[in-house]
Amino acid sequence: MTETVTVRVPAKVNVQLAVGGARPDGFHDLANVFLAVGLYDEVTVTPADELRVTCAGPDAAQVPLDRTNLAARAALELARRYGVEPAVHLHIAKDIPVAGGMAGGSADGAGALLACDTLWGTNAPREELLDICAELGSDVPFSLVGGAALGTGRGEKLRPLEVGGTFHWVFAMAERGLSTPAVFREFDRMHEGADVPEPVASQDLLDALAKGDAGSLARTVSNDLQPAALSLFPALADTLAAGRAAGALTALVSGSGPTTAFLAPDAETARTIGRVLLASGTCRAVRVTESPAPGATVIG
Ligand SMILES: C[C@](O)(CO)[C@H](O)COP(=O)(O)OP(=O)(O)OC[C@H]1O[C@@H](n2ccc(N)nc2=O)[C@H](O)[C@@H]1O
Ligand SMILES: Nc1ncnc2c1ncn2[C@@H]1O[C@H](COP(=O)(O)OP(=O)(O)OP(=O)(O)O)[C@@H](O)[C@H]1O
Repeated sequence: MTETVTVRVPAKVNVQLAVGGARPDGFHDLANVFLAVGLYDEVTVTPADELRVTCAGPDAAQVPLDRTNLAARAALELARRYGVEPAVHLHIAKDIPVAGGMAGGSADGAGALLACDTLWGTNAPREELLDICAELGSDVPFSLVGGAALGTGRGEKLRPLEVGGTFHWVFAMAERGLSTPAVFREFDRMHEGADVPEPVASQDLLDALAKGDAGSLARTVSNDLQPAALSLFPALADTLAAGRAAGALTALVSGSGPTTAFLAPDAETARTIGRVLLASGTCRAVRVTESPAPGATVIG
């Protein structure tokens, strides 16, 4: 029997995040163009006496270790559906910033699900894994599939997208996190009384992705949550300006923030932007990486 399974799962950036008005259930319909990036968490699952979660990494102190952890919730839901005792130790090696708008918790949910499915030999069909992911959170299905995808509904209904090349990114981590529900609430406050149009994916942006053309992608990225994130965290404007001045083709808030994302024309410029951003004192840390990245993958 397999004794330990480790799954690697990527972070994401939203190259388009079009947000509709609030739905009766409190969620918002989206046209959400996800791109997986080469920043990863690893989830390791090992048989144990009872369900236990541990976490290591720079942001580990902010991660809940009880049954609210998305990794624990994923294991519990798979165990419930297949009548398995959820007696496992889930260890998260965390490299994705917490509450950073890069789907870190979602990555751990998708990773734990695939790891438990492999360890227990439940062999759940892909559709069922995606269904459990959607139950855990709007971003979780994308963490499982990776690559690039258009998310509609609340972001959980995915259509895979073609990506014709490698994009070079710099991510700047902020001094503190932002709560995703708080950013959506701020979006609602800022649009109170206004007619919010139906969210629609930009064909120009999908074409830029398909061509792998960074210049065209830079001209077409958009994030409807950015004004709300900036309203709650005004200092992010300084980080965006510092990255633009350092040579980024475009700068934007990643999802609900506060991580900021900078698209570079090549790997060398990306490293330069990273150094300049760090020296600017407008962020806590920087990471230079590429996209697309594969989805949740068993690595051991
Ligand atoms: C901002 C994004 O990261 C962009 O990919 C996602 O839309 C957020 O996805 P997530 O963190 O998985 O969010 P969920 O756990 O599903 O929802 C958390 C909260 O965010 C808000 N939320 C989320 C997704 C959505 N389409 N509309 C919303 O209004 C709701 O207040 C919800 O209670
Ligand atoms: N495995 C996990 N890792 C991190 N946070 C978790 C995890 N499970 C639950 N959480 C809770 O979720 C909150 C949001 O964390 P997360 O890192 O997923 O935010 P995020 O990356 O901004 O999410 P998204 O980009 O999907 O909106 C945390 O503050 C924490 O309380």
